Amino acid sequence: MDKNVQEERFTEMIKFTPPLYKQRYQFIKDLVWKYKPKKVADLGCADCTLLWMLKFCSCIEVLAGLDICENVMKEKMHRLSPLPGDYLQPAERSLTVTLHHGSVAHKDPCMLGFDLITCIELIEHLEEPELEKFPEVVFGFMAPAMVVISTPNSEFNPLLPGVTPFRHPDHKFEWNRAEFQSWALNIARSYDYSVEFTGVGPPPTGMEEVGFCTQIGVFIRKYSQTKSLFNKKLLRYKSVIMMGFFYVFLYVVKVFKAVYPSLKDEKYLQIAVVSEVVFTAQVIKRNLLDHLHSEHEEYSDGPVEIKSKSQHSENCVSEELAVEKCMEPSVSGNVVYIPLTKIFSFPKVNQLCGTFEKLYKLIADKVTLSSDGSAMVVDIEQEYEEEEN
Ligand SMILES: C[S@@+](CC[C@H](N)C(=O)[O-])C[C@H]1O[C@@H](n2cnc3c(N)ncnc32)[C@H](O)[C@@H]1O
Ligand SMILES: [Mg+2]
Repeated sequence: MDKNVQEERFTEMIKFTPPLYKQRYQFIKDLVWKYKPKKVADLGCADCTLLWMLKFCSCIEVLAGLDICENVMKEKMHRLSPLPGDYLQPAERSLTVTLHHGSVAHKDPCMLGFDLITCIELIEHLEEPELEKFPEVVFGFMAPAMVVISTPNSEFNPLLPGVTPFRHPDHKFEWNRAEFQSWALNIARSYDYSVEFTGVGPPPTGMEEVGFCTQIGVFIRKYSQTKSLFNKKLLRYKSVIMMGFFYVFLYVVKVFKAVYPSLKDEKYLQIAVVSEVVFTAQVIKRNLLDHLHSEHEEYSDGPVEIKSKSQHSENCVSEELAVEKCMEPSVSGNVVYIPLTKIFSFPKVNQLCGTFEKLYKLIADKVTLSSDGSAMVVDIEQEYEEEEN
């Protein structure tokens, strides 16, 4: 039975709103909003619900999940793939999501370099030898800036009907607050972390002495992990692998990887910029033609014939691409010249490209430019065809 469903049944009498598992996930989301970690790993990620919630946190660029049970991870992992909307409007940030099949009892380089590691309702499922290795793997080897561990608080159990002896048949133990805190403080001391205790699922009024239903330890690394320390660790590990201990690789296997489209990727940035530039050029052209039409109607009754007031003169074109160039669009024959400086002055284009040089680089091969490259050339004909239809 789904562990969260079973827990909901136990806690029916107490009635947590929102349900306890959602409160645990919300706790993590709140921490993420507060500390803005870029790289987050969830150990014992099960059906990836927490990872799925975290992918919407815009500060996160790397998300990873690890679980000993491959099937439970694969059940709903498709939720972690990009959606069509992600391609239509790529996000500013980059995001890579990976899932790994393996145990928290084994060190693997894929788990290095994280800012936050979450272990939600995991430790009580570990066999004794795994629990013994857990601190060295998570705090010694992975050594993220922050670790969050949640586990049932056994002092709350008398308030839950049908808990015999544990809340779930797969639990190897359930600790009271003193037991959890002494285990956690010991780890914090050994690996140079600080730890604070809190929880979710408050006790009912009058029963406050039992504490939260789920107890939580939030560990913060006291020392700063320099790049060189990180590289040293990675190098040491790689050399172990190269020495022929290939079994290391067998412990953790990547089962899923999704790379989200992002404006940080030149390919997606170019698509976004070209589309914004073409749109902007159409707006500028439309405004110019409307203006010329209205001027013409004001001063003449004759047939409509567009004549540029400010013909695209050679004065507007200098040898180099300079921002000071003529900013006004002009008509010449059947085309409109729209200075790139004008296009660049539009906030959305400006924000996407950052610099004028970048704008030029991204659109040069994708749109028609004047011979000196200072203006975009847009057909008028097309405009009339559109009007006639
Ligand atoms: C109670 S579930 C918690 C799932 C999820 N963290 C949540 O809060 O909804 C515990 C998960 O830990 C996984 N697990 C148990 N032993 C593990 C180990 N040694 N390494 C990694 N995951 C393990 C189980 O497969 C299971 O998916
Ligand atoms: Mg559990």
